[in-house]
Amino acid sequence: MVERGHVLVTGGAGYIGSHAVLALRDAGIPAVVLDDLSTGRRAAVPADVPFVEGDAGDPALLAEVLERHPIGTVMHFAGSIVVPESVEKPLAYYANNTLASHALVEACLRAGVGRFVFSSTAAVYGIPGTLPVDEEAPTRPINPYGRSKLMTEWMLRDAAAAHGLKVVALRYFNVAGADPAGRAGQCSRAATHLIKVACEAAVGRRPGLLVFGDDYPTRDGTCVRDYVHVSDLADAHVAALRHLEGGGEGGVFNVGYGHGSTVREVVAAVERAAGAPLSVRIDGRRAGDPPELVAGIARITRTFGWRPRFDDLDTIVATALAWERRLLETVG
Ligand SMILES: NC(=O)c1ccc[n+]([C@@H]2O[C@H](COP(=O)([O-])OP(=O)(O)OC[C@H]3O[C@@H](n4cnc5c(N)ncnc54)[C@H](O)[C@@H]3O)[C@@H](O)[C@H]2O)c1
Ligand SMILES: O=c1ccn([C@@H]2O[C@H](COP(=O)(O)OP(=O)(O)O[C@H]3O[C@H](CO)[C@H](O)[C@H](O)[C@H]3O)[C@@H](O)[C@H]2O)c(=O)[nH]1
Repeated sequence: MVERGHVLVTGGAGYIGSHAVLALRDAGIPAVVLDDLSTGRRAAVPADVPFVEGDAGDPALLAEVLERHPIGTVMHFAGSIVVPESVEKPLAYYANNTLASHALVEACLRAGVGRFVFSSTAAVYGIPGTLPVDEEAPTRPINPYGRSKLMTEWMLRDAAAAHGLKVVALRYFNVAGADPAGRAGQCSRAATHLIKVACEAAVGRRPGLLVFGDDYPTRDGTCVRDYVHVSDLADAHVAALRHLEGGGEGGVFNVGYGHGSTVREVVAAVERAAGAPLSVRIDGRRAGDPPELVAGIARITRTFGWRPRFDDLDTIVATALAWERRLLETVG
């Protein structure tokens, strides 16, 4: 029997997927990337990692890839991720996040792929009633993006129960930062994520920054988020893989640090890292923003023994800013 030790990384040319590919590579685990380059970049995938350009929801292509490579695990990052866009084009989000995942799960079952690690999101919780929010909290997503991801979680849970697929769904909180060695980072063209936007402002790529609301019931009036370094998140995927390979049970796991920072604290950290003030304007609240979102992380630390290496806002921001400067030099 062929040893199925390879990992198929869908969306491996994107921001988080490319960091996961590096984490796998650093751990000596062979990976294959499948990405349609809709938002990803070919250059984000190391030259020695096999790359297939195509749709992660294409049954014929999936059958071919799973036949050609001894894949034992799929890490499924491919998807559409912009919340306001999901409100405008819900069907596109259900197609790319839910239907494509259905095709991928079917292909896995057909090919005998035993393990599946899914990129889920804190957006499945909607506006949580208690903080920190743990995995048992009610899931009440408030936008099509969150619902498209939650539907996939449910589909995977049912496939696990019926067909024995071993599934870990990781619910990421606010992902930020870049590979500390400068090998990867976030390249999104029209970025909306706070730390990315603030770093773009710090290098002069945009004139300044809007703060969406300063009248929330938080310590300084701005929203609190649990920012998690992308390399710690990538490590969580390797930890999930090891857990499943070792015969561990699947399930749903939050990935964050268990504490949060306000928008003002993020701005101050970027100003510290840049050594110059940012041009900041207070704007109105952005629709759908929960005042505070902080992960309960007892389950992931206990079950996987996952220990973050970069749990520090200044470190997250410093790596994000270094990447932004690098982008400015190389891409212009
Ligand atoms: N960035 C965040 O803060 C965040 C938070 C929670 C969850 N997530 C989830 O993490 C995953 C990765 O997000 P990201 O921030 O790296 O986004 P990204 O846009 O950088 O990466 C997504 C990648 O998937 C590819 N892709 C999209 N649809 C595809 C398809 N049908 N077939 C093949 N490739 C396809 C894109 O080209 C891109 O390379 C997503 O599933 C997202 O929902 C992200
Ligand atoms: O220019 C900006 C951008 C953001 N913010 C504020 O900064 C905080 C963080 O906003 P992000 O857009 O960076 O992230 P979100 O918390 O909105 O959402 C992200 O994290 C969620 C889970 O926590 C989901 O996973 C979602 O997909 C992902 O985009 C929010 O209070 C937002 O209002 C600003 O003030 N100005």
